[in-house]
Amino acid sequence: MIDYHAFLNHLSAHPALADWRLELPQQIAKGLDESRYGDLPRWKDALSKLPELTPSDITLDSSRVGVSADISDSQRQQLHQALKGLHPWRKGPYELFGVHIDTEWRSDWKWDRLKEAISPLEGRTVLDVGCGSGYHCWRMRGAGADLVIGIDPTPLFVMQYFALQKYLQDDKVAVLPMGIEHLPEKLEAFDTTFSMGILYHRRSPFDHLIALRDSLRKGGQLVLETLVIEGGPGEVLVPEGRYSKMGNVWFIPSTATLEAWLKKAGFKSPRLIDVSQTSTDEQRSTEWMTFHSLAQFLDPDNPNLTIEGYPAPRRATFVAEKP
Ligand SMILES: Nc1ncnc2c1ncn2[C@@H]1O[C@H](C[S@+](CC[C@H]([NH3+])C(=O)[O-])CC(=O)[O-])[C@@H](O)[C@H]1O
Repeated sequence: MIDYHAFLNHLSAHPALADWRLELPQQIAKGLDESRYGDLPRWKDALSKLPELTPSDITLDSSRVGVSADISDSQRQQLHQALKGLHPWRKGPYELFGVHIDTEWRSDWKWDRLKEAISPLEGRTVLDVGCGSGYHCWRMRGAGADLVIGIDPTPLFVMQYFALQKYLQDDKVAVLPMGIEHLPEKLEAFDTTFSMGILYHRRSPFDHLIALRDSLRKGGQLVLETLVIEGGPGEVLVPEGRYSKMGNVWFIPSTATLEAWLKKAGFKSPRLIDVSQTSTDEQRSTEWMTFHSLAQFLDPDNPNLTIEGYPAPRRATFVAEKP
């Protein structure tokens, strides 16, 4: 397990985050409570089997998020096996001492689509809501962010972050085991807040947008990525049952609807920076995520439809500022 001590000290230096520091240790303990998550002992066991290795090179850019050093084949084998104990690996890819973690998602492609269009991250304090194992958090740090806080309530992804952090060793990147509903209200602390792949999972999209706005300082930037449909103002899909096999999908707006929602939630000048249909090259089963993936969630006769007959996943990214 990772000791958040050094990270917590960075919070003390940040006026808008200093108070949060006091309640965080308790929130972290609750988010990783073995009585709530029965698989935690197994994942902790996997973490404990990670070999002690010292990286000679750490990289956080488009070439890779990862580390290298001269290690023996048996050390590499031990590393490979311990990391496999944290299956399924969804967001990445990562490269640790020659072990290539080929995750379900090419999260680097999502980053490529937005990196030039957002306000430069140099020196910024950043929040990544629903960050998974933290792939984008490390890219944000690699792009110069001063402090990156990711939050995600799924303990396996936090365990994956622990495994990565053991070698990437950057106490200015923290993934915290909690959902956005546990973030202190009105922190008004972040220069940039990312919400990517979250809005459609929220039952109340306006509460989500307002919580994101309240996390930002005045003038701070929101980067919002979510599923959209083709269509005009006011159009929104609320799937009756599952959408692309996912059970917890609520609102899928058109980009025009989403722009109006952003304005109504108090953001100024929302700009659409990208729309892409997700391909089965970007989201697929791999050796590191052996369950079904997008190819099995689409209509076998028409890749433009989900298996339930809805328009296939298409994602839009907006940036907008808090006035
Ligand atoms: N209440 C919540 N609060 C915060 N996070 C949550 C909550 N509930 C679930 N999550 C987390 O939100 C993430 C959604 S994935 C996006 C990952 C990354 N952002 C990406 O853009 O690749 C969806 C996708 O695949 O696009 C998961 O890691 C959940 O555990």
